[in-house]
Amino acid sequence: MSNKCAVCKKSATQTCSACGQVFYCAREHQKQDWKQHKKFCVPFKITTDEVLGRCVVATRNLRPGEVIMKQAPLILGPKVVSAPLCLSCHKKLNLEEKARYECDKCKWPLCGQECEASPLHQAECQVFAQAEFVPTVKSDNSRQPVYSSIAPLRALLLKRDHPEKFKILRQCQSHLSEHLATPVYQILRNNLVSFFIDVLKMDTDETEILTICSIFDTNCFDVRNPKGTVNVRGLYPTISLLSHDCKQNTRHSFHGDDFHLLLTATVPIKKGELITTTYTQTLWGTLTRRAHLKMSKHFDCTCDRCKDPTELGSYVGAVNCTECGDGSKIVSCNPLDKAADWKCQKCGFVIEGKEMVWGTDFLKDEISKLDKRDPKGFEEFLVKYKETLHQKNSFCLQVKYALIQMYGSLEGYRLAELEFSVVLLSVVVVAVVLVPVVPVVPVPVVPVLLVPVVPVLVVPVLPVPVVPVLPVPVVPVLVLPVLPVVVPLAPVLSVPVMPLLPVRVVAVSPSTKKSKC
Ligand SMILES: C[S@@+](CC[C@H](N)C(=O)[O-])C[C@H]1O[C@@H](n2cnc3c(N)ncnc32)[C@H](O)[C@@H]1O
Repeated sequence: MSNKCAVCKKSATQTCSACGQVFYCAREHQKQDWKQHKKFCVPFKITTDEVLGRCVVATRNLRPGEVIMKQAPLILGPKVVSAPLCLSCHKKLNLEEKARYECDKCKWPLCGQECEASPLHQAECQVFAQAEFVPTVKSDNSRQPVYSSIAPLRALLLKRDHPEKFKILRQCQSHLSEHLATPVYQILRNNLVSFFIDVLKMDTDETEILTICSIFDTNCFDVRNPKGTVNVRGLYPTISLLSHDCKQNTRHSFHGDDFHLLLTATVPIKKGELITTTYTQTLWGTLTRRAHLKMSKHFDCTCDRCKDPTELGSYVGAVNCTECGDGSKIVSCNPLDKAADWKCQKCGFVIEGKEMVWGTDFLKDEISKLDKRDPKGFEEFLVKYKETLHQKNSFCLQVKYALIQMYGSLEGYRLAELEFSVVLLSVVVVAVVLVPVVPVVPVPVVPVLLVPVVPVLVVPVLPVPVVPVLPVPVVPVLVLPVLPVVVPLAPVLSVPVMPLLPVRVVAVSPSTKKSKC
């Protein structure tokens, strides 16, 4: 940063208030420079950190709710395995219900003629057509590996048609060596490499193809639309440089037909502070989050939340001590070591680390096996574990989110179908108990939201919501029960709708050892 006026180069003390990066000696010179400067005027800068690699830092104080950046994807495309989708608009195709429309030239299923004619589809259509490759897309709407070639093909077409954009993609971190050690990459190596070189006759090689796949896996965002009709991945060059924090200070959302991403501050971010996102699920406990980050992004998270046995007072990963039986919590003695013992904060009752890991896997498995079309199993889970899993425990939260999605929308559980007494009894608030240790996001408070749901859903707020904003099917406001705190609607709705898929949890296996940590 220079302290010379950007226009006359004389000594300057005033800075551009929007980015804090450029100096001016007087307002006149700032005005004069604006046309040029506005192209680069952003409230952040990219820097490099020994541990994080490239990362993004605020260049001035940012207010909660302030849009930090807006960016269109460099590449958008299907996930490695994907349910049938239109290669042009990316909307899901229901091949079971609607007659299949295929592109006349490349034979990939699309929405219809309009999508077939869209410029987005032309380049890859030509490659497939020239190679006379006919895709086999099953009509059963299952997730299929046939889509795994599309996103890497788009990257290779970028190399051919927009080399400057491809250069940006190649600068992204890949973690290729770690990925190559996984079985998935052996499958990709066996299938994609010969497909691109021998079938599609692309000008590329094995390392380039696998590096591209690896860059996608390390940097892509899960891109969804609020209606739930799009579920793809996107590489956003600058936004992909955000580092991870389990108590991130931003949220993001996707907009428009081009799925541009809006990054918004959720808490005050001071000049010089890292701007962060989360690569995992905020409502998972530390054991699950750290394992997920290690497996998918190849680093050991050491953020403030991960280091704190109470997870900043939220106790999301903690379990009740059944020895004391009065709601005291068992927390990890060293959350950065999954082998470390867990200990009751009151009576010292200890559970070995390996048992907590086992318990976590057990509960994850139990939840993953529940029938997502029937709330009963989920309700029974809450009853079954009510002694061990406290209200704010990650697994309870996941199960309650699942129930929120079912009540009011499933056949037999629509609001009108529930008995009035049941509705009254189960009407509950999706509440956010603002955990005192974390700063509170002053989100505009919308009337408290009531949902016909199970017992109170108490969501500990680590001030930010996460990833894709999915619509929580919620019933309009009914009543306003007295709760400890206000419910900021926005964060609640943007909490990941715990997909009932990868959700697994902590179990508690009875170990009766008492010892010191
Ligand atoms: C999406 S990239 C972020 C940009 C990347 N740092 C770069 O230089 O291109 C994700 C990678 O950044 C690194 N990273 C991000 N957040 C981190 C954190 N909190 N601790 C350690 N490494 C982190 C990890 O290597 C991770 O796989």
